Amino acid sequence: MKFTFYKFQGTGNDFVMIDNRNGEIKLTNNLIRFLTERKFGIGADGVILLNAKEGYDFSMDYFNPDGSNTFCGNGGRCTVKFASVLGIRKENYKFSAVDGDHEANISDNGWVNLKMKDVDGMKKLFDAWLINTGVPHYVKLVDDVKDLDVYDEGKAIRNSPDFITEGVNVNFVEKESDSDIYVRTYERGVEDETLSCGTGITAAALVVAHNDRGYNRVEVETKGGHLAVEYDKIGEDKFENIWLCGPATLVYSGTIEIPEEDI
Ligand SMILES: N[C@@H](CCC[C@H](N)C(=O)O)C(=O)O
Repeated sequence: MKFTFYKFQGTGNDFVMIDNRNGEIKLTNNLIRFLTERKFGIGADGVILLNAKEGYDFSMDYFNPDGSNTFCGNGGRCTVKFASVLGIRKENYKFSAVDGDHEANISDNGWVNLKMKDVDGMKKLFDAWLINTGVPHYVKLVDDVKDLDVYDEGKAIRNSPDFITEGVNVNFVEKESDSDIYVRTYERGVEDETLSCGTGITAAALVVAHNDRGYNRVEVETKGGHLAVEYDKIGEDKFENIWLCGPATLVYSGTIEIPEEDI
């Protein structure tokens, strides 16, 4: 099997992306493992197929390194940039993903702004919040996010009895001011900390907004760079018109040939 792939990153959350508008690529868990492994393969936090879909500019199919098929916020932003690199140029994009339909646009500075699904509530746990922004997130406010052992603490929460089966992405959030936060995320499916998680950043921003009210734009710092989340707050913990905004960049493209027995 021989195909061209593109490597993209959105604030350090990196993806192997494949133009599958002809529908010829069928991903197996072996192939996903090879594409995402950093030492034995190409290396990425996930794999994304850009597919053709009637009535949409494209559809997006995201896979974690363990083969699970979910939504991905930074992946969604990178897919919009990928579409523009492939010549699909729109002022307003409309695409479909596993969590529903999305709109997006590209700003003059190259940032990709992605409309996320509405959030219709969040659940308070003992010292954290549970919220779904396309995938499930656990959000905990902390004072020392830069010094935290995100791998060990995130892994322990993700594998605790409440989450072991479905999994959860674990976000640690420090408020730097009323409208600035720093977020670090342990991602299920990657089973490690990533440099940035778009749906996690969105979840964290809404939890901060939920607690403090007043702002409809939160600036977010991650290990991989800066993003912003905008939203309209409807009532106590419901949000509409949620936009995840940040850079998305093509790193390189290449062609690989994989022996059939390795797929
Ligand atoms: N990096 C992503 C989230 C990818 C999915 C996640 N690992 C899950 O399985 O829920 C993002 O940018 O949102």
